[in-house]
Amino acid sequence: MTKRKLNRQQRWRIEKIQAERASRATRLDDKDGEKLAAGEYGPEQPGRVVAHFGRTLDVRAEGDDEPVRCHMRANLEGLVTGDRVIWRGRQDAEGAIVEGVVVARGERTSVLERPDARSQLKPVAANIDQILIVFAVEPEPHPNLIDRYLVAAEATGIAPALVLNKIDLLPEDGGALMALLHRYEALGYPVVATTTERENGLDALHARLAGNTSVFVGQSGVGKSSLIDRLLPDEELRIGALSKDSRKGTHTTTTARLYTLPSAEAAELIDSPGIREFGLGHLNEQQVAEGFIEFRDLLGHCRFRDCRHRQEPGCALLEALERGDIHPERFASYRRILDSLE
Ligand SMILES: Nc1nc2c(ncn2[C@@H]2O[C@H](COP(=O)(O)OP(=O)(O)OP(=O)(O)O)[C@@H](O)[C@H]2O)c(=O)[nH]1
Ligand SMILES: [Zn+2]
Repeated sequence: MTKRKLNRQQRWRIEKIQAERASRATRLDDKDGEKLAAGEYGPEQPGRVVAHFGRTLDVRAEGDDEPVRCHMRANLEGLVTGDRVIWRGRQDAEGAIVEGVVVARGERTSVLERPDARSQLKPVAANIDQILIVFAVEPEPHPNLIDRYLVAAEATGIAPALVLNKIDLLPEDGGALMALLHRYEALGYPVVATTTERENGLDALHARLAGNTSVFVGQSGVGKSSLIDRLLPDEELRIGALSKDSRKGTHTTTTARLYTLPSAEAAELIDSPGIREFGLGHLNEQQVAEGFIEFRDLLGHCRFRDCRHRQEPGCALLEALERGDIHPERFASYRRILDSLE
């Protein structure tokens, strides 16, 4: 008896809370609607999300430096750093844009996802053109680490490129790591060699960043922070990437942020601790195989349709390996990645 009563009370309370929430959301949206109709907001204009904090966003107008704190209309969801949006700014008495409202999201060319606390994939950044996989002379890369990053990058559909950092520590002839870099170049990947220890050590990197929105990923200690420090030398550039209101926020160190580089032409960088740790996630066998670009033309050409490329006769991959068209180390990497999934 008591139990049923409690349940009814609980149910009623939940319904009441939900009704209140819904009405608050529509009220907010109505208020927006009123303001929009009353012309308090300026005209619609394109912009890009440079940081996101739940339903609050920092949006930068095209060609403008100072981002504006915006909220989204209730019908919008899941906007992330890097998203292209349509927004409207509201001016204060002096004519400065003090806040804004995002009214629409543009098409995404790509989206980077990460598992959240409940292992659900959630978008963390959008419209990234390239994933720069950083490795270094020191710490020496684990043999198949680069391949793991490449497979993970390929699965996102975002183009990967390799950055070999700390080349000041290489032997005169470039050594094994330079040879490794050239092997990836021969596969078709863009590669760059860098050092933060020399004056022109980042020239090739600047060229690679130009015209693109990039992210850096890679193992701890390879020099990602050092590279970004050099690319964004001015403290102002980093702080200025947030709106005045957001700078006071508590989530400012964890959210993904979009930076515009001062030196390279139209070069942008999205960075966050979560993105730097970007890993293999949950890929299946198919995705791993497709993550090896030299396998792609061969997949589907094995004698057996369900070939697992282990010791099956007529396996197109094993034959290519035999011919020397697939490098044995890459094939070994492929196997090791598969084993690590199981
Ligand atoms: N010799 C040499 N050392 C470098 C170079 N770039 C970075 N370092 C050093 O490498 C160490 C690690 O650099 P970080 O920039 O902290 O590396 P990270 O990848 O950001 O590491 P996490 O923050 O742990 O992910 C630091 O002591 C840097 O000074 C380089 O080009 N040459
Ligand atoms: Zn096969």
